[in-house]
Amino acid sequence: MAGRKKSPIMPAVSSITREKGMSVSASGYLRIGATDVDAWMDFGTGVLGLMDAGREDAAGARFLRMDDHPFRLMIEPAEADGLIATGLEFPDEVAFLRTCDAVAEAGHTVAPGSAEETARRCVTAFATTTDPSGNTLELYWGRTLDYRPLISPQGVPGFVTTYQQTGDLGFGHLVLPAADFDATTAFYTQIIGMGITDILYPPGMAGAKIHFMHANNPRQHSLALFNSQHPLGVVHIMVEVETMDEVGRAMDRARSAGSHFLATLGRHVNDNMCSVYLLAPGGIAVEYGYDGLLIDWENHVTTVSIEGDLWGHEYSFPGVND
Ligand SMILES: Cc1ccc(O)c(O)c1CC[C@@H]1C(=O)CC[C@]2(C)C(=O)CC[C@@H]12
Ligand SMILES: [Fe+2]
Repeated sequence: MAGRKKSPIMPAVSSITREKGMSVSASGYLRIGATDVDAWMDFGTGVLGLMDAGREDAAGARFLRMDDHPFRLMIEPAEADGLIATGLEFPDEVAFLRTCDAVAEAGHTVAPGSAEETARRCVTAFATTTDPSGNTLELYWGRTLDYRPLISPQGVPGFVTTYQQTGDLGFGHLVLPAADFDATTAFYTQIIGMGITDILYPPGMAGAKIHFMHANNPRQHSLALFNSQHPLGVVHIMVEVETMDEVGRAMDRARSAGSHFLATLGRHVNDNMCSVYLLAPGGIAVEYGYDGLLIDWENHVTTVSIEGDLWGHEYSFPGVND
């Protein structure tokens, strides 16, 4: 690359690109603010079937497990409902430190986490930053795992968070609002080390655009950007189960609990996910899916779609068309 003329479309960020072993491994955890933590926990355990880690910290936060990570969702008491932060996992200390340097070099504030906050997340180190659209990120490495067996209160046999026994696929995926779309895309691709898997122009939504991005794991997308703002700080989050029956059972539990179905059952064109969308207490949309595509990035070619679904996923927004 030395001496090459600066490309007008590639931002000049030198330190890190998608160098192997240096990029983000997965979307590891989410911090969710809740005006009613108990209601969120009831939804998380009773409808989604996640395991209550049985820990409540000094700030009143509760923790939901999906696998051997100490938590995948941290539910914290808050004045307003919405996403507080996304935890992005790095493979090791070198990748973590180099990424922190690159983020700082690009002019973003990087605040190292205190010892207390680090312990709270069960990580070795983390640093907080924001992307160009204002989404809060926590970059971390070195998680302390929880070896107690995962026992879903709803008998969900497991959540899809690993591949080949050991590889981390992260908690699932999330779609972040990105009003400053181009700068935010550059931030994740050039600094954090994600790759664009595919691009969607959703039908019937003039000007709308979504970038689906992958981390260094085979999940089709770990994080996507939607070129719009969102009052909850997140467009939706997704958790994945191992069989279609587990999606069906969650739908039954959602109906019994009176949860709002934001979209009917459907299958996406890009990640092949067969899923339904529910609204959690406080309004965050949760996609509950099965059959997500895993990809070998070696030979991947970015595609562009003007359809989001093979079938289904009929949306009904509460108070709008419902
Ligand atoms: C299109 C698509 C593919 C794979 C996914 O995992 C997935 O969630 C989606 C839908 C993304 C997107 C959304 O999250 C909010 C509402 C959106 C913008 C629509 O109204 C169409 C596409 C939807
Ligand atoms: Fe999704």
